[in-house]
Amino acid sequence: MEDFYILDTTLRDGEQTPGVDFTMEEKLEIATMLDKAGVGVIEVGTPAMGQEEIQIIKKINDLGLKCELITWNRLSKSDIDSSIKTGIKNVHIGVPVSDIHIYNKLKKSREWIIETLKELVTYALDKGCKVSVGAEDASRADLDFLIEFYKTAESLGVCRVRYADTVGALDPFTVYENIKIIRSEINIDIDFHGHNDFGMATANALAACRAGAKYISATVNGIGERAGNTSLEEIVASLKYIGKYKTNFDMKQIPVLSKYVEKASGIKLSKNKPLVGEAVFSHESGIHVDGLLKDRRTYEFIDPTEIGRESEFVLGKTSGKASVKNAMEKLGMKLDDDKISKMLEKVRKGESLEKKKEPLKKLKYKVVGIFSGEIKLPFIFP
Ligand SMILES: CC(=O)SCCNC(=O)CCNC(=O)[C@H](O)C(C)(C)COP(=O)(O)OP(=O)(O)OC[C@H]1O[C@@H](n2cnc3c(N)ncnc32)[C@H](O)[C@@H]1OP(=O)(O)O
Ligand SMILES: O=C(O)CCC(=O)C(=O)O
Repeated sequence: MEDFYILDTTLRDGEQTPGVDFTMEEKLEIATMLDKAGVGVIEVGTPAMGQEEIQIIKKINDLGLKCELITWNRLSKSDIDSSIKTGIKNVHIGVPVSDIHIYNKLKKSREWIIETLKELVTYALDKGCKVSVGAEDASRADLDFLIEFYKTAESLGVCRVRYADTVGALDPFTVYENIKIIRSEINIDIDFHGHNDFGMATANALAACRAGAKYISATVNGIGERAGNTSLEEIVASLKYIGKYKTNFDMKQIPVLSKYVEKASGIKLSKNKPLVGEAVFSHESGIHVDGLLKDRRTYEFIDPTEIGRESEFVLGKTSGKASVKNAMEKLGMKLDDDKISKMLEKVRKGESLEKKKEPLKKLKYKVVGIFSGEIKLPFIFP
């Protein structure tokens, strides 16, 4: 039993990112990689979109993955019928619950929501489906109504409910308070589905877990509507390393998953994207490199190899002598203090090490790249 499960929605909410359009091969590959990494559930898509989507979902189902697969549906019989055509009898029904959505988007009432929920959940259960229910825009819904909604869903026999912060309107304190209240009112599993509009999707998901949510919706690299969803790699790593939660998720799969989705989605990662950005385990400043050489934990909270990454040193404007000395030693050169200081001056001016590129390669050091006079060396601890 794990402390939490990832409900990955890269193929559903991730694909709702404007401009993202995964091919069938990419979807099959992403689903396979997610399963290998150890997610609990994959939300595979929205069958109501039509035949092509249904065919792709069928193929994902045919992969025979270990994890649970669910389809996304509106509060609509025809959506559920489309889902059943995929062969996956595990339907998620998304239901708007805030007054803005109920009255202005659906042009319905709270009473209609409760009655239609009863009708639709019963319809899906009667067709032999396992059912989970989502509360869309839960973060802006009236809390008493939301609880009535969840209690109704529970009494109907759904396996899990989702709390969706659809427009990323919450902070971690409110998420904690709300999920705690809901947790005390119902007994089925809660899935927290966060959006990153204010940069708090990961923190919000962490707070939801602390308050008792067992499932966390996430997407690889955090792709999704607007500023995206909770990013899978950030939440799984922060729950494991900061929260000390138990998980069987294979952290070493993170870089390969991230790179694959970066390419398939066409959404470029920034260099400093937590955990997966190119530069997040690079160190240049003198004090940091000196500290790292003495004890890696001074400036690295986790050992990057745990998540399939490597640290590296960069020589540049903010380097210090310890860093230059270490670099030269890696090149097999023992220099005295005076020479190291002179070399540091050159490094700071960005002129010295260009000529070392070839010897470094010969020494089989990974020359990661040379730009504006800097040279990156492999990070080898003494
Ligand atoms: C927060 C979220 O991520 S919600 C999920 C969003 N996902 C998607 O939109 C998936 C891709 N969507 C689609 O392919 C299409 O929108 C479809 C197939 C679902 C529907 O297409 P269309 O029939 O052309 O409807 P359209 O997209 O114009 O409008 C959506 C309709 O669904 C209704 N609707 C929206 N959410 C729900 C819901 N959860 N339950 C029931 N009805 C809903 C809207 O009120 C609107 O109905 P109306 O036409 O009677 O006003
Ligand atoms: O499943 C649901 O109800 C919520 C769907 C969603 O993606 C969201 O609200 O952001």
